[in-house]
Amino acid sequence: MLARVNTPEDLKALSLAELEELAAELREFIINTVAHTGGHLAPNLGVVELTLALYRVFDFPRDKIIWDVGHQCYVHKIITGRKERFGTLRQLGGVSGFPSREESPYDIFGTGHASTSISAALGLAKARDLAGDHYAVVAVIGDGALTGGMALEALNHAGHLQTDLIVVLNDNEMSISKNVGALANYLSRLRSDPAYRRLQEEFESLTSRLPGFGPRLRDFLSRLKGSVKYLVVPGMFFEELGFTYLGPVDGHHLPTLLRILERARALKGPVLVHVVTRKGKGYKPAEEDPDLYHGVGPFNPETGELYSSSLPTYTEIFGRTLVRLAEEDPRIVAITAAMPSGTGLKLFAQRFPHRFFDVGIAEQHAVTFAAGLAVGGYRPVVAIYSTFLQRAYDQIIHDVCLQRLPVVFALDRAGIVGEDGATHQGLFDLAYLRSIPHMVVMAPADENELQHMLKTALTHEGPIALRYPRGTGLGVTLDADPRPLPIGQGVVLREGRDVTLIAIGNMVPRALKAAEELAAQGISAAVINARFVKPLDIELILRYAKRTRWVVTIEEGILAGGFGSAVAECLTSHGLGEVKITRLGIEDTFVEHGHPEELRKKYGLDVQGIVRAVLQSRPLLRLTSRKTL
Ligand SMILES: Cc1ncc(C[n+]2csc(CCOP(=O)(O)OP(=O)(O)O)c2C)c(N)n1
Ligand SMILES: CC(=O)[C@@H](O)[C@H](O)COP(=O)(O)O
Ligand SMILES: [Mg+2]
Repeated sequence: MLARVNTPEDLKALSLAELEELAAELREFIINTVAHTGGHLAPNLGVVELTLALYRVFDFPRDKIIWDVGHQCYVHKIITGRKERFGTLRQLGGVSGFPSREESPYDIFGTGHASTSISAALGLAKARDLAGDHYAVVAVIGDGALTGGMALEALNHAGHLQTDLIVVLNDNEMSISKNVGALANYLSRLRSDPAYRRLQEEFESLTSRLPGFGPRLRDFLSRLKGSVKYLVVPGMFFEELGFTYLGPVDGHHLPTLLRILERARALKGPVLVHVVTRKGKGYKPAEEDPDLYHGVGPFNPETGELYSSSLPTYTEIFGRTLVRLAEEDPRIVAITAAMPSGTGLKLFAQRFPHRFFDVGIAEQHAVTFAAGLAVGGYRPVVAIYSTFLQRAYDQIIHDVCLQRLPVVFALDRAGIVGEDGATHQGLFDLAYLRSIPHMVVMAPADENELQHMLKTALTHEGPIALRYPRGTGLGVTLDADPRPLPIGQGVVLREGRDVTLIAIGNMVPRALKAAEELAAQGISAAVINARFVKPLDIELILRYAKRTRWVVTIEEGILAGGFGSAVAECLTSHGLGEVKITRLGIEDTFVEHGHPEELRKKYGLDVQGIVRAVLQSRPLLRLTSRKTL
């Protein structure tokens, strides 16, 4: 069946039985592809029928669909002309794992960060109204993404505007881990409260026995104010916000889905369709452990066995060290915004359930919540991916740094993260954090330094951030005890006469290797592990700048305002503006998806790239003098 489907038009010609057959084939296709490429397996398996039903009822791309987070858009991509290229998913130059406007007119709005879909859909709906046009706008949002502040702000505004908008709530009781919060509890009651379900079923059955009149009665009652409505209308929360609530319905039963979506399409004003799905549907390992199979690397499709490295990840070292330090200090508390597994806090949650907080996909709240905990005498550690902390910029400035509160920011997935692509690269943190007064910013060169930096952070009386990369460390030996490092001090790893390579974080080992290769080419390079982006080790930098008269800074981050900029500022403000500086990092661009090492190569941040850049930027005078020597 899949062979017959290349565009949404092909789908419209299929019978219900054929659609069901197609759903099964799509699952197999996705499992086999993701087993090679890695990707978001469980979320996509959960929305196969929902996507087919949406495409059957609506006329995309004339109608518009926005996928929240966008990690569940694989079926959407496969049936909108990207089936043949789907094997390149998440690879450099291949199909993106998220909706992308550059890729297809069906991807009307790019996503990757959660909870944006309703705002964007509402904007689009309003643009339609202003232009006097008449297409449908649909936002598909998960129960996890619904915990994000933006989603709630948008519901509030949509209820006020009362324009035609369809929000499909894909409720699978899961964020990446189990979904949390009062709203999740409310959805759970809607789904499963037997008394409530019975009442709803009786009401549905009663009204459906009134031919022609039933649907009208249902709609009439749903518009009633007051207590009668509370008795018969489900989803009061959404109704009170100004939405017509439809559901909950089984998101794997195509006839029901088609019926409810047709009904939603016919209604005026904002409509919320509550669809209940199972994450990982149709693939046993993913159904049994949707958290593990939310996003995976390559795996064996027969068994579900994930191929993983034997080296511990930075995340694991962070998680283990935090537990260890928290054993000694009862003031330490940990906060995640819906990512206990990804940030390595699962261990902490098991060991200290009362000192652990999963706040939902609510990074802004997480930061200000941490500020409150700090004021109350605790030592909060907010563990958030670099890219997602961008959300909480004002909270970092206004609630934490301005008040000089001792909040520790553990920024995982800093630098190039790889296959998730532009929305997820952690390339801005050094630039956005270092400009904030009172903030200390550091990055470990390896996993051993990570444990010392965490200890440093928890000993510091003020805001402090450590950023570390995705994936495994170098496999270095860990010191027995984490110890505080002197704040603002770098370390010299190698002496040299011609040039000083000043590297930060995961670029340090690469700088060392580059120095070895440069030595073979007759260039004597000193190497400094800066450790701190803020405060900089000014004395050390000036000493080496005066000595070699040429410094090369190396960072896995955006150049504008980043670590190299900090060093350049340092040189000019200390009268060394004439010292040559070469800054290596990411130029003014968004880095696409691909394997991290391929991307490093492309952007000149692998060892060869560093060597090349040093050779190319070698000062002319030096070149001449070497030649004459
Ligand atoms: C701002 C932000 N924070 C965190 C994430 C990481 N993240 C991606 S998907 C996800 C869970 C989404 O749950 P839900 O919306 O219910 O979708 P499901 O995976 O269950 O289909 C999280 C936390 C993100 N993408 N954006
Ligand atoms: C969609 C999303 O934002 C997350 O699922 C993210 O892809 C997780 O990334 P990691 O695999 O690095 O935990
Ligand atoms: Mg969910």
